[in-house]
Amino acid sequence: MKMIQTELSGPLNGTVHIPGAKNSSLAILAAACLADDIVKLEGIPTIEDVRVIADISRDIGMGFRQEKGQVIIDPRWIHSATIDPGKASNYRASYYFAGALLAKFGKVTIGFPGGDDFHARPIDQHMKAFRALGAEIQLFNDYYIVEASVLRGATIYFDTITSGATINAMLAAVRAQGVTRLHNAAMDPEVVDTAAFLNLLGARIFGAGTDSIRIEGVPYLNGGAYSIIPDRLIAGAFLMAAGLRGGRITVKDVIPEHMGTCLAKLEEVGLQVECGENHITAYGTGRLRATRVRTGMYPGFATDLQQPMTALLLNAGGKSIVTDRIYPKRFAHVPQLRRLGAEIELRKESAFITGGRPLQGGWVHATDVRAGTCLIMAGLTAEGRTNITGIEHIERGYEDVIGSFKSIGAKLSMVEMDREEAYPYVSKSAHQ
Ligand SMILES: CC(=O)N[C@H]1[C@@H](OP(=O)(O)OP(=O)(O)OC[C@H]2O[C@@H](n3ccc(=O)[nH]c3=O)[C@H](O)[C@@H]2O)O[C@H](CO)[C@@H](O)[C@@H]1O
Ligand SMILES: C=C(OP(=O)(O)O)C(=O)O
Repeated sequence: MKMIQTELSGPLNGTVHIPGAKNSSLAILAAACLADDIVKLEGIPTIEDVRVIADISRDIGMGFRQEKGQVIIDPRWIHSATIDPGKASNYRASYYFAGALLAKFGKVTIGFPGGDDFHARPIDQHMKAFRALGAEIQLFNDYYIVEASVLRGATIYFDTITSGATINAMLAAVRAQGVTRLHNAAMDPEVVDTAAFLNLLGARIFGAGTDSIRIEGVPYLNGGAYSIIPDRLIAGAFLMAAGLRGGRITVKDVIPEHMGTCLAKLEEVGLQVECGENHITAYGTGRLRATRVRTGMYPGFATDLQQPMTALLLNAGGKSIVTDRIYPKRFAHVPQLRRLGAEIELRKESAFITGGRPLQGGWVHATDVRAGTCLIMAGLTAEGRTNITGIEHIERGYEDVIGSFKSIGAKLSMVEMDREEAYPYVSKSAHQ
């Protein structure tokens, strides 16, 4: 059984290259189905979710090849619009195959999405968009069928701001007859990235990045070459790591404009931040101020950054509050942090942190990708050794988590442990 072992580390210093964004890559790889010719993608990270997509691609007859840092997709020979339920539920963004294959073939059979478990992650807004475009949906135990003899443009008002449903509606509408208008749309960089990719292929999407998107349907899409935007969430977590012990970290190959709210919060807690064209440096003295964080959809403070931010705030003397209204139950990392001696209380959708308490190494379990980042960061500030299980969640989002943290001086390694030897600790940590 694999786990990550961390040890108390000094200030973290150095430069980290940031790979392409997971959440853009997963959308754009599915969007590539829509093309009628070969697509070449640069910047796709080598992560577990992408391996699942490669597997799904093989099943449906979509060429998927990695060559010289590019992923080359050949959608010309797709022969099936049925996605195995087990594979669909291996990751969250499998729902994008529903929108893309529906648009291309008029029918898709697909399992329900998996991904990080925050208790409730509904897909009703995806369904609402498909229905508005003329599709019928049948729900079964572990899969659903979306079908339309013809997709027609429609005006859709989302009931809540959702990046997933905004992207999925774009995918379904891009080849529909007539014009689709999406209101209350998500404005995330990953939405803009997906629209830019589709437009490069010949789609006509206007307004991505605002809350109203207009899509004029086109009959076919060309192939093309595209480069994925950098992962603002990985970049944010590494910048936070600079504050753990008063270090200095540069993230390179990033788009600073995507990170405004995160950078403002880092300055608020006492880090210095300097931005260049495509890099950002954060450094600190080791003294941090407590603060209040509320997550929001872009350009708000990302829910995916609240867990690493919590690890940072454990080092800020005084009381901090982290509130997540996007996913009010996204706090599975909190009981784990308590196992290391952190003083945190959970009330409704908020974590109340009393910072500055010394942490002690122990056994903890990562329940999702960002909880994993948070536990690594906490482990690096804990006396002694911390063993982190649940590595499969971390590997869904990080291509080389050990190498990246090591390159900034963190003491950590991936170790194999006998399941029997680890079991008493693992079962305890996973259920507290
Ligand atoms: C693969 C991917 O890109 N994952 C990201 C995506 O997830 P995901 O696409 O699942 O998240 P959404 O942006 O759709 O969710 C935003 C909010 O809308 C709600 N909602 C969403 C869809 C729906 O049909 N009905 C509904 O009520 C959700 O419960 C949540 O409260 O955005 C999340 C919020 O930024 C991030 O944490 C995830 O990393
Ligand atoms: C929640 C996340 O991923 P997913 O939506 O793929 O589960 C994440 O990346 O933090």
